[in-house]
Amino acid sequence: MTAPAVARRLGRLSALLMVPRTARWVVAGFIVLLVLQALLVQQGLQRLRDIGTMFDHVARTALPAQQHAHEMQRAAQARIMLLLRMLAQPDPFEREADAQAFVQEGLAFGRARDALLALALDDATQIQLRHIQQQAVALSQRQRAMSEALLQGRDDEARALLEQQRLFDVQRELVLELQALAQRMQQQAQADQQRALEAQRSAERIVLMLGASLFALGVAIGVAVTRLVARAERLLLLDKERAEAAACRDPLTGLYNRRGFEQARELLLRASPNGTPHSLLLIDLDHFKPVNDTAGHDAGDALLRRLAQLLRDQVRPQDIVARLGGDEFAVVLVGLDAAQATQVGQRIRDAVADFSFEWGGRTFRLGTSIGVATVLTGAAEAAWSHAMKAADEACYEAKRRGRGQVVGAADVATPATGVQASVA
Ligand SMILES: Nc1nc2c(ncn2[C@@H]2O[C@H](COP(=O)(O)OP(=O)(O)OP(=O)(O)O)[C@@H](O)[C@H]2O)c(=O)[nH]1
Repeated sequence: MTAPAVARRLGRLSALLMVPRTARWVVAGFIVLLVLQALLVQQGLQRLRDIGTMFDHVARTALPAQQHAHEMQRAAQARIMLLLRMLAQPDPFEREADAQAFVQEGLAFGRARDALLALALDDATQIQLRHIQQQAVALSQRQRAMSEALLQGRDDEARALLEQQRLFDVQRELVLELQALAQRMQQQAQADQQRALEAQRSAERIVLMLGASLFALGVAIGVAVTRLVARAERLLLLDKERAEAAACRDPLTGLYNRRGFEQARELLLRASPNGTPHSLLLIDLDHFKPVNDTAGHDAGDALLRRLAQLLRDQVRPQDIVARLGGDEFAVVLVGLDAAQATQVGQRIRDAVADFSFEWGGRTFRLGTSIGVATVLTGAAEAAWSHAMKAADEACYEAKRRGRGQVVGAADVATPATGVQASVA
């Protein structure tokens, strides 16, 4: 399967697994990384093999060919020198020794030639070598005749052979040709070496480039993954915070619900210095039900929203306002004692009484019954639930007294420890 086909399949797989788009890019990046790595290994191995072959050729063919050509040249020169020496010295023993050396050099020439022929040479070299071989055979026959004459003391005949057969000229031509061969072999060896070195440099460049690309891609993928994870974490955190915030809010009015109210007042009590008074107002609407019954539930909802806003407007930003359920609200007046809280309660009651709600061409007016209790921070935890209970009972008492009242906990029962009474 080709690399793009693999990428397509993985892309489809990640889509099936609901992997986000960025993650799909990361997966694709990893695939490219793997493909590049495979390419790097394949290219590296291929280049190494090529370089090995080239150096092998230099070692097995080019350099030995050069050596053999030199050896042939040397042996050919040595043979003519030996003949000249034989001619120059009359001592038969010395001549005998030189004759033997002459034969040995002939053998050395033949060995070097055979070794050269055994190598894998190109066509031009083989043609050149064959030509040299023909020249060498012709020359060798004449040289052997001259050597025979000298060994038998027929020096004049030997001299005549030397001159008539142009042994020196033929010899020079052969040596020149052998020099050309040796030079050619040397150039080939150098060219082969050069090619091998260039291949090595090119392999280094490719490996470096691919390595750098791999590194850059790896870094890019690393950064993408890190960002992806960080983003996912941020979103999760945000979701969690939103869910927690939503769990603490009343969806209709946006005020705290009972849970949010409990959390907020807990925080408040923990943050306040001991002995600070905080007051609780429990507010229940009077005659809310008829709004629902006559104008409908939507009207009731709208009215609850408007009254929630009215409550917020009546208190300070630091005060805690909540809808505990139905038409029941609670307010914690931060730092206010019972007397001050009672005043705020009365202000709220009056504001609600003054408020008129228009719906479907009809006007509604409502009242409120409010119970007040006060808690001192540092009191036992149970003091808070006592205060809640006391405010609830006070609110009930307000209803009982005919509604539209603000009633303090002291008017209802003896307050528990830490709960201060308030007077309406
Ligand atoms: N529109 C609307 N009505 C609600 C919601 N929650 C509760 N209610 C209604 O609020 C009314 C509360 O009942 P009550 O407190 O007995 O009604 P009330 O007329 O105020 O009675 P009193 O408090 O005795 O004056 C009920 O009719 C509930 O159906 C709400 O979210 N939306």
